[in-house]
Amino acid sequence: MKRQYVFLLFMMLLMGSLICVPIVQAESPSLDQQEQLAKEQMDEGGIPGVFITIENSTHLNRKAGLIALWILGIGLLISLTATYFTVKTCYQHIRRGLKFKSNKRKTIIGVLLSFMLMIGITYSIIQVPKILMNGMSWPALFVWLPESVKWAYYMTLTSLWTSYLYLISKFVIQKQEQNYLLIILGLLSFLSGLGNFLIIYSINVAITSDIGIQALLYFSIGILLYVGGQQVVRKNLIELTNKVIYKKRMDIIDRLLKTSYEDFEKIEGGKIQATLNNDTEVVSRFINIVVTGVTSLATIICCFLYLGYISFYGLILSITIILLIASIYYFAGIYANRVGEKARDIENSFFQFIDDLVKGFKELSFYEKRKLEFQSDIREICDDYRVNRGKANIAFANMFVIGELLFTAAIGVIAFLFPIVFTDMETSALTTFIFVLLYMTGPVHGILNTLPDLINVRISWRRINDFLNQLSTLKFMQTGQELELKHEFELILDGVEYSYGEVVDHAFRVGPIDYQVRSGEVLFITGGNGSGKSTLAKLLTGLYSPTSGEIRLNGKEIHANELSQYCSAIFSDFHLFEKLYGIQCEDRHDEIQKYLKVLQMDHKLHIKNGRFNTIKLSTGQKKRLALLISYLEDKPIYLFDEWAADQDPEFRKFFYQVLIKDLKARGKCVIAITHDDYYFGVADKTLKLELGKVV
Ligand SMILES: Nc1ncnc2c1ncn2[C@@H]1O[C@H](COP(=O)(O)OP(=O)(O)OP(=O)(O)O)[C@@H](O)[C@H]1O
Repeated sequence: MKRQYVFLLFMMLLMGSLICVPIVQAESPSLDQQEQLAKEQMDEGGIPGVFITIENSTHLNRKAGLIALWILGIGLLISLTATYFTVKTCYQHIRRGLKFKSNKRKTIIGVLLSFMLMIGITYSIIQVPKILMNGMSWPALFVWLPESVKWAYYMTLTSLWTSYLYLISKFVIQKQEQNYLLIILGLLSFLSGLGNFLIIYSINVAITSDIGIQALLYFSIGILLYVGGQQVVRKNLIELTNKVIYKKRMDIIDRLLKTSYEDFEKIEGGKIQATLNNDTEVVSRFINIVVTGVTSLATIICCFLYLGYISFYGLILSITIILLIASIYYFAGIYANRVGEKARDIENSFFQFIDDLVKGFKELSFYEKRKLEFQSDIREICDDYRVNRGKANIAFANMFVIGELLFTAAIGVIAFLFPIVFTDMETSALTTFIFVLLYMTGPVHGILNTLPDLINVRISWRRINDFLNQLSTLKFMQTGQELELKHEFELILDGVEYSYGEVVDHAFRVGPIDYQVRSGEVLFITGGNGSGKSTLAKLLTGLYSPTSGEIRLNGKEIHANELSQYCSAIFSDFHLFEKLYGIQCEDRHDEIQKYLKVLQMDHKLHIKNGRFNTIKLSTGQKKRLALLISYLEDKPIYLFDEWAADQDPEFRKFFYQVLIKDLKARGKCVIAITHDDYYFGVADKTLKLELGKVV
């Protein structure tokens, strides 16, 4: 477990321990009895304000001593840990020269406000016996409670202040780690929940006792903790959530960019969009769920402890109801998870349809029947998605109603049955019980409402990780490495074969091919449709790795990743980017202008800051632009897949007679897939394919 989490756990235990202090009172007599006892003890010459019987006192002392020991141990651990981290932070600050935050005003205000809040909290702790025990003070309590209680009290204050110092030392220093922020947010949410409870508690004290005005302090601290905590948490949550989305998206994109083309092709259509768009968004809700959950949970725990303080049986009943609701939700969750998984599968197909809609809009536009059939298919998939999502949501809606019913029933049981069953229960205790339970409905709903979201987050989280795992089992290319390219080379294909699948599946297979080509040579690849020309081109350019045989460059086996660095290629389904990625064009302005003119695109196109002013061009123009980009890349191997097929005769001529010859003269190896037998003379070699075999 990370150090910070351990620290957070300690802080939570501390808060828990603080709440435990009043429980010491659980065995104490009621206020009326206390008054009576006080009078008796006063008559017997006892200490004023201490209303306890001998029998009760021994029992209470033992209990208080035990709790005090726990607090002492935990407090000591918190204090030591917090001091260690504070010293470490300060040491790092001095040694590594970390800077203070640049926004000094905000930092100072933050420190001042938190300091005032700490003073308030400290004062509240000092006031605990005064409010809970009718005007008593800690020193008076220390007289008859074990010595360890006194130490526990001081240790609580010490651990509170050492933790505060640690948080402040982190707060004022500029660099904030995400983990640290998460801990702070978790802690603040918990404190916020505690504040929420203080509000209920103080209101209840104000209306059921005559020390209301003293409870105002707790009310104010409660509001400060609740509202202040929520404000800070919500604000930071937005930033953190966006960071989480950004990080997950970039993780996926980074891995995708490192994946080989061959593996990329195998990824199920629509999966990338679904994971990048939806799953990351859904996962980002997790932080919000956690914060809402922690705040509500803190309030509920405090309320339970308070209820236990008032009536043990009431507490058991409330816990039973909550456990019942939780188990109903658990089973609903299993069902919703199953349906949700199905809905998420449908989402992949939905994104595939969206892809088809965008890319195939032209084809859809001019055939109404096709459009209608496509529309019917997409409607079917959307409907399937709606039904499955709906099933999961309805399951939760039903559970929510049942949960609410059970909770209200619990309040009813307490209001109507408790006065009959527990006849000795005071009316004020009963009122408090119902009042606190009613106030608890908010936090209970808070938790119940986050559960459906939590299920969705779980599904998306699994999908993202499955996808990342799938990507990590694929071959990774080394990116970001500049290879030193050899400009004089001989490329040898030795028994090279490539298959799209298993022989039993009758998958298409190219090869085995034994061939060689060298720098300064022009190779034309010919063959009928589906003969395997593009597949061979992908092998020659390193987009595919041979399934058997090897490719050697200057006698040494070359890996597909490396080979692709040697190549610039224009395939028939090429894509144009609006930016000239990876090409320095500032000092090549004249050269670019010259080629734009030759390609008759100078009137239409210009490049500014490495970007084209437009890429809305005709198919032929796009191909010419791709040719220009390829030319500027200046790689040792050039591959053109039927580049000239849809060009005017003059550009066709330019391509074969000028460009290819120019590339050859510059020592480049040019491989062109072509059917232009008129220009076959330009080639040094011709390779003809039939059903994947060289003929
Ligand atoms: N990604 C792929 N997965 C499975 N099979 C594929 C894939 N790409 C191509 N094929 C199959 O490989 C065979 C050869 O395709 P290829 O594109 O290499 O032919 P080609 O000679 O370039 O054809 P054309 O002249 O029509 O472009 C075809 O039968 C095709 O179905």
